[in-house]
Amino acid sequence: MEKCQQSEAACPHVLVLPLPIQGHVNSMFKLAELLALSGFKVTFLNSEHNHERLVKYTNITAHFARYPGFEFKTIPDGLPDDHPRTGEWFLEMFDAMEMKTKSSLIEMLLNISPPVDCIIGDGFLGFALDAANELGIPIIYFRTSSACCFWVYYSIPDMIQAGELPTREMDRLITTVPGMETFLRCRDLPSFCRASNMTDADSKIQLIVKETRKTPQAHSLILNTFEDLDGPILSHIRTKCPHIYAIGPIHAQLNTRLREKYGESYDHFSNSLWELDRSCISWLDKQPKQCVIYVSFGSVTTTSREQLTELWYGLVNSKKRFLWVIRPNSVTGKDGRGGDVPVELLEATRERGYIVGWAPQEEVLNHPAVGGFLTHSGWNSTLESVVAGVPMICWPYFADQQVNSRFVSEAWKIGLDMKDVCDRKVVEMMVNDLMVNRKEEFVKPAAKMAKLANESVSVGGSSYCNLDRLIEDIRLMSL
Ligand SMILES: O=c1ccn([C@@H]2O[C@H](COP(=O)(O)OP(=O)(O)O[C@H]3OC[C@@H](O)[C@H](O)[C@H]3O)[C@@H](O)[C@H]2O)c(=O)[nH]1
Repeated sequence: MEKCQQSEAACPHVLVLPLPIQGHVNSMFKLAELLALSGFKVTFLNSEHNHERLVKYTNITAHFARYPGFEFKTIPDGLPDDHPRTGEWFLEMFDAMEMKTKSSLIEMLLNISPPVDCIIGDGFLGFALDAANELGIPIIYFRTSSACCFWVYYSIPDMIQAGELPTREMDRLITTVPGMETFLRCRDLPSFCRASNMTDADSKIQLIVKETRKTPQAHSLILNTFEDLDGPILSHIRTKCPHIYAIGPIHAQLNTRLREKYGESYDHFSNSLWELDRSCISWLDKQPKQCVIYVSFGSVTTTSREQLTELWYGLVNSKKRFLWVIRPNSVTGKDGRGGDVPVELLEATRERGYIVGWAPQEEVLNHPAVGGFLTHSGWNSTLESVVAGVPMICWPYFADQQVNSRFVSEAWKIGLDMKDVCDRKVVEMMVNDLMVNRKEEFVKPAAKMAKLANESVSVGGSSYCNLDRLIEDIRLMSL
């Protein structure tokens, strides 16, 4: 990666603006560090709420101090400090940010020194595009969730026009999303498209379609994927957004570039908004190879007590070892916890399970003891599992996750889709299918896709070259 040799002042200045939720902040931080590694001056706009947590739970200040010109600034996310920020809260935040954050962003851009040459904005934050256009600053969109879901969101007006929305028969095939006609069913559409949600879905769908259809107005689009995984979908997206940088899997790309710069011994920035519990790594160290199923549903998903109990019985009855992340405040019900857990579950968990509030997930997925991943199919988790070669059982919660889980099982064939089911018998069966009975069926394609993923971010790989192209194009914007 060619480093900016000019004086700091002459190096391009990029402002990075994520939607302030974990899944989006994760990949935005990795991109910001990649730009800093190439000598760019980077200003990272954190929400006040997130910055406070990152300072509390991570080495954010020390880690980014190594990059001259890397600066953090904070903006309000528009929500009251005591807002729970769990479940489908981020839609509320959209409106709040639209109202409150745009003005602070414009003010910041007018007064910042040196001036910003390029903005990298979350593809859901249309107000950043408006601000950039008002000030004549080029803006590149970064959609941090999946390319396949971006294309489904983009096709929603066509589905409505064709009378395919609202959805009724959940297993009917959708015909108006090019490239998915043979396998995308109504139930695989983002949760907002479900008839059961149609009352308040209109506003959600309108908001998502409005933001998505704005994308061609941006200079270009960054996607966290790679050609070997999403080639066909990327070709469809290029018909609407010709300038795409597919630079993913971004966490693996960053590892490559950090290794190039610092050799094997480089430290990671965990960017966790929750306190990490690393004791699960020492527990994994004591487990046999590929014998543990890792269970985690990301930073937004909530489960009811009934669902928690069904999942727990399924895991216990599978007789497999399990490492389970139960995030604080992620269980709905009067006490926010699972209530009284049956003794047999506690005993079995003591015997072959381990539960934490937040885990170093990338490390867990690359641990030799882990042989499977029961996931909510958030895009970062999906890509982390792809790079680690770990087959998945998908239990999507909302947004892009319904689409992602269909691609995992039908397009990439590296896992099972447990969509819309939460039954201990099904959990038990699927865990045993993934870890034993049908293991070979998934391990081989998962290993092959992991190899392709790692090749794409190695020297000469498609994502490696796309990142170099992105960096060169931003440099040209600063001239
Ligand atoms: O214990 C944990 C659990 C999760 N994580 C990390 O948190 C991140 C979670 O991001 P995901 O994208 O998987 O899921 P989230 O639900 O948090 O993200 C959100 O934004 C991205 C979208 O694709 C998701 O659908 C949306 O929900 C991952 O990078 C994962 O490694 C931990 O570090 N520790």
